[in-house]
Amino acid sequence: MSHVITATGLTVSRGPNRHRRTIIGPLSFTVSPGCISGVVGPSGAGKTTLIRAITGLQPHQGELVVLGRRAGHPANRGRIGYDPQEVAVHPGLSAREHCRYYGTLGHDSVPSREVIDELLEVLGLAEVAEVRTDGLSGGQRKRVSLACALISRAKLLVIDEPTVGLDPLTREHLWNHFRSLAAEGVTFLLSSHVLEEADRCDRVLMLRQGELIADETPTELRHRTGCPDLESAFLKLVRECSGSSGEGWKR
Ligand SMILES: Nc1ncnc2c1ncn2[C@@H]1O[C@H](COP(=O)(O)OP(=O)(O)OP(=O)(O)O)[C@@H](O)[C@H]1O
Repeated sequence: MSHVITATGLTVSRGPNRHRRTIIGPLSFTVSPGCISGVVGPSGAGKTTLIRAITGLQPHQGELVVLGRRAGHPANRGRIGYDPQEVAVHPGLSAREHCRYYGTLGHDSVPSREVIDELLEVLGLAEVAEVRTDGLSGGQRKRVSLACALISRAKLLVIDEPTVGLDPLTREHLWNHFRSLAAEGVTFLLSSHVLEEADRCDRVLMLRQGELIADETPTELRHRTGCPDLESAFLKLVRECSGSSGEGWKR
């Protein structure tokens, strides 16, 4: 089966003309259907820039093909579910109303009550399903934002920092949900600076200062670096690449 994402010489430059600088790239990689890929790296490495390019929100140079079309193609709009780092919810709507709205975009039918209930349960939002989001906590609002992407029935889900602020039980439920969607062929691209999270992914794309310094499974990465866990593996790679202390990695 063809790749869901193919990047060839992908580069993003930002800033006003005189101060324009390369933020990421050139990057070349592919993502297969049903794969859960983790984009990891220190703060400022370019994770958000990369996933915004894939969703079509970030202009780029080089080739970037997503779901068979160039990134940003209008036909991809209903085919990518995106949950940005910033919480994106409507203050006057409840979690259930968000699910009904976002679950219907690009489709002929509203998701069934059972499907919405199951997702709200997974996200620990069942008790507050009918409460307007302006009456929810910050963490609850972030989960409503995540629900909007997960209910979309999109072929590709791009999620920036999916489990920030989640308690361990909700995180476990969420990962089980990711796994069952992936088994149905949904492809995930998750950005994270939490390395335990990366260890759950099928594959890790590690960025440092806009460059890809690892593109392999967590097991391969541990094996290649000879490190027992991903945190020490990543720190070792960062040090090797920069000859520095690896500072800048945030947890
Ligand atoms: N609008 C902008 N103009 C110029 N440079 C920018 C702009 N937005 C971000 N950058 C720079 O691009 C680089 C990558 O930023 P990005 O947000 O992609 O990193 P990140 O890995 O997602 O970081 P974090 O983990 O802190 O969210 C940073 O050096 C940042 O300063």
